[in-house]
Amino acid sequence: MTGQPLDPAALFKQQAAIQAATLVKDGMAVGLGTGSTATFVVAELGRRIREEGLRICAIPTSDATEAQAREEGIPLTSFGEHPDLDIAIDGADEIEPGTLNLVKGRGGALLREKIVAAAAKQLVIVADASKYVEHLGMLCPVPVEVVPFGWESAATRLARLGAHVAPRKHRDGSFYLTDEKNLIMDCVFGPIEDPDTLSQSIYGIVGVIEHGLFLHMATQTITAGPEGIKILEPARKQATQGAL
Ligand SMILES: O=C[C@H](O)[C@H](O)[C@H](O)COP(=O)(O)O
Repeated sequence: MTGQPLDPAALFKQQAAIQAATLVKDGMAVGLGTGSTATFVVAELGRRIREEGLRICAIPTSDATEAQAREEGIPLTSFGEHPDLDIAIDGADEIEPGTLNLVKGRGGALLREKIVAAAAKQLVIVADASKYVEHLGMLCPVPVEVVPFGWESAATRLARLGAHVAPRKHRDGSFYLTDEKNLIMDCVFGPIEDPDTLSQSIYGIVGVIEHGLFLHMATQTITAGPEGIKILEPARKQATQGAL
């Protein structure tokens, strides 16, 4: 990616993304995430393909990422060819450092992202260091993808779980539609003490397709901030790699 100099937050995202891209090796089937941080991963993989001859194939998690991957010359594949992926690299809206549980989906791509994450042997999360939270739900709503039919009923049931629920809309007031043509309910629960129970309760609502709690899925997080790059794994192993 070229052009304007990056602001500090974007620079941290890029640093985390470039670090994560080093995990991608020849012959891998790679899940490509969505969002401003994942964009840097896609750009770096494109660069490695062009400049280093890296040979990979990839499945993107959104129409936007697919368009970028095509521009970068990243060969795309399908779950028919690759039901299992070697690695997926994606961003996150919140990261709980002790568990690597996540909130994702601020960009609306949570359904495809979770399908790709579930198919991947490794799920590597890239972010700037501002995404750490003590408890999920502290910074962001939990997005819940619901089918359009009867969405008001699903929204009422989400509210009964304790959330303030707002259907996601565009500035002009029209409903935001996901790539799968569903609606998003942004659910503010406040700090979530027991995400596993909440996850099951949300799945129990008819009409819900998926939610943005990504629990026990990340195998590694790579974040960058003023103190350098930090790599966390679920077993609380951690390493700090020099100052930036
Ligand atoms: O639907 C969007 C995704 O879950 C993104 O990966 C997430 O919102 C993080 O995006 P960003 O890297 O732009 O903060």
